[in-house]
Amino acid sequence: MKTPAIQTDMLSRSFDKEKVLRGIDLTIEPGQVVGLVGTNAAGKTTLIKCLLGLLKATSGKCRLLGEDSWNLSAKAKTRIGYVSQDFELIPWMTVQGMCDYTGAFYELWNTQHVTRLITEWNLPPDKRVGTLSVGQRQKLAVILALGHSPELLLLDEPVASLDPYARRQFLESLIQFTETEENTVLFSTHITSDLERIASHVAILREGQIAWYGPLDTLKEGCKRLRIQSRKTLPHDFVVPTAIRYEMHGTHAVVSVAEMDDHLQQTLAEKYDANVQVEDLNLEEIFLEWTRDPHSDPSSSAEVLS
Ligand SMILES: Nc1ncnc2c1ncn2[C@@H]1O[C@H](COP(=O)(O)OP(=O)(O)OP(=O)(O)O)[C@@H](O)[C@H]1O
Repeated sequence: MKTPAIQTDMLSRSFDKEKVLRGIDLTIEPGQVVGLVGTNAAGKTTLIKCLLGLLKATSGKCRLLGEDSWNLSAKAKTRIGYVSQDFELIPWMTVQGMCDYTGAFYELWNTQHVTRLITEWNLPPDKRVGTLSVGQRQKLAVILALGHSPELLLLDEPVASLDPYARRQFLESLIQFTETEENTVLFSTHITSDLERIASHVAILREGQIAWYGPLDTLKEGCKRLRIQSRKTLPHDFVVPTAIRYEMHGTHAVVSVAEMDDHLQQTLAEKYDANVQVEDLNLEEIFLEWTRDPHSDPSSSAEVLS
């Protein structure tokens, strides 16, 4: 059996009284490209930092490439690439100088690949880092994370400042990176179209836990919205298997389910003497369903993911 690229067991992390992560169980196998989604302040950055050993877990365990995150060996660190939200670069160095300087720390620095990315991503090699735009700096941070040919990439909103063209280039680089079947990516994002293009798997972080983890296709196929119109008032203990969210209005209910099966529509229709309509959802709607209050006020249906 292969060693998981990422493995957590009841991982929790609090800041003072705020419990941000509340028992994260997550296993990511080598070769998976995992999109980590959740609302603002859900704990995505906190989780990534715990995985990297930049924050200590309050309790529970986390391992990267088979090693305890808090005691990663130098060898394991050379197999990992990371782009943080608040990456730090040396402002007085040039783009090329920054690449050469970073490369000097690694045995396996791929100068050819780095030079190619600098050219393809239109970065001015002789310009000082401190004078680059935010998007240019983000591109450079990604290049620096890829330069030592890591096996595991952790990216915290890597495309937030990139224009659509640069985002496309970045995603193409990521697709190339994952052509090697052993390479693994965990990236947090709010951009569902990017996720749709490259993710093999999705992890949904809600209320400090992984509410859903699995293949992107399974998520898209299974998640449906049911509109239930009964002839009688629906009972207080009205429960639908795998429901993510309920809106109750007397005889009428709107329920989103994670796993629609062939019999559910008929079972509900018979049990509640109801007409049950099944609606497909696009990926953005699926994330909205997962990240909104499970018993939310129907009037809030226009709220957005991030
Ligand atoms: N060093 C810290 N000290 C105190 N609170 C913190 C610290 N780091 C994070 N938090 C809190 O933990 C919560 C989760 O923050 P985190 O940055 O992990 O969220 P996120 O999901 O990455 O959000 P976003 O999508 O906005 O980037 C927030 O309420 C934040 O204020």
